[in-house]
Amino acid sequence: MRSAKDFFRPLAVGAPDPVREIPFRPSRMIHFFDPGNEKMAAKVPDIAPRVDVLLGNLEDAIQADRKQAARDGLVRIAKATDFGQTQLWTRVNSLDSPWGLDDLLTLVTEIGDKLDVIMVPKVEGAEDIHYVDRLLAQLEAKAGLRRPILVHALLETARGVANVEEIAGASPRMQGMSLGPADLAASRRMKTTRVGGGHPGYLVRTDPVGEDLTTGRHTYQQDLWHYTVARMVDACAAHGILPYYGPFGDIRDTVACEDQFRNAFLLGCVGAWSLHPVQIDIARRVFSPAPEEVHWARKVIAAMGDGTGAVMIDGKMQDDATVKQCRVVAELADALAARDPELAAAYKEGTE
Ligand SMILES: CC(C)(COP(=O)(O)OP(=O)(O)OC[C@H]1O[C@@H](n2cnc3c(N)ncnc32)[C@H](O)[C@@H]1OP(=O)(O)O)[C@@H](O)C(=O)NCCC(=O)NCCSC(=O)C[C@H](O)C(=O)O
Ligand SMILES: [Mg+2]
Repeated sequence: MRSAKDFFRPLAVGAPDPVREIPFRPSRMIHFFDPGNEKMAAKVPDIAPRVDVLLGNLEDAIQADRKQAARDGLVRIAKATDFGQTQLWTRVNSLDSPWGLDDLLTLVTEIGDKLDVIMVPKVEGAEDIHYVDRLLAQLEAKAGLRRPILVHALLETARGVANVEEIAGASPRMQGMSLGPADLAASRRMKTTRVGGGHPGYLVRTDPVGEDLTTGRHTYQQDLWHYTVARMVDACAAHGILPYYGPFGDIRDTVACEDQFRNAFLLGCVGAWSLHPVQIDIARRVFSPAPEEVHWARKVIAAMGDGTGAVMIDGKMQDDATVKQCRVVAELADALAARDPELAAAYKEGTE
């Protein structure tokens, strides 16, 4: 473990200084695409302005014999595209794979100036982040980069969950974390066969009435991911980095996707992945606070003055703790309004 004094020193001569605070940039949807797939690549100019983050995926979902094409495609697309305010991320292959090292070597030296964040899959502990941290510093120095590339860890192994706090604080590069429910389910030997979402068998049942165990008993499906998302959110908040729900694999089921995303939003996540264009607007809707909530938050903030004491608004008690929650909503709304003119108008309405 580096000493606190060394934590913000560059890890290679000539590498840029690490950031001291992770900048909050809207990242409601991290849109995955396969850069080696010509049809998807052709959609990049249309999709880029509609998403907060565009992610060129090189890992799972890319066939082994298409890895090189995906990597080359990402280099080509990044060089040819002006992404405007949209962030460009990539998910590299895992550190134990035959491709992970070449992904990092190629991408940082070829398009490091365009890459905001590198997502590292299957992170098991701080040692994985330390490895990437040093390597990135060396490559940034070699490429003459002026700002550090940030790192996003995928929480998708049982050991990764056990070490989630140390991963979150492993490097000043740590930008955030996403839940990878499919790999995590396999790693935990869960008996599901899905990518995120619930399961009809994971439920609680109301008590029996009298001796009859079979009739009149309601069941309620439970959230398989609540525990992990909550742990991840706490670890991220404690270390000043951003938590995200990951993928929802049932593309057709836009309703359950929205529910899963909303649970994550309410628990503290700032975004989720979109795997298909149909999920982009779901994430935008869910991870942008509703205008009524923003108006309410501003009303509470205004009524609370210096933020201390207690007041009643519409029959509800407000105090120091509610005003802090309201500031979270209002600050998120301000950040999103700066990026999204439609939201800016919706958040303004009713306040004049
Ligand atoms: C899931 C898909 C394979 C579905 O693709 P397809 O069958 O082509 O769907 P459609 O026919 O409905 O597509 C309509 C058109 O839209 C284009 N398309 C589809 N997806 C995308 C996209 N993500 N970005 C841009 N464009 C897209 C299609 O090409 C069609 O175009 P056209 O024919 O010209 O009209 C596909 O959506 C897909 O591959 N999505 C990404 C999957 C992915 O990245 N998976 C990995 C992330 S999840 C994961 O890794 C698990 C995680 O790590 C964990 O452990 O939990
Ligand atoms: Mg995975």
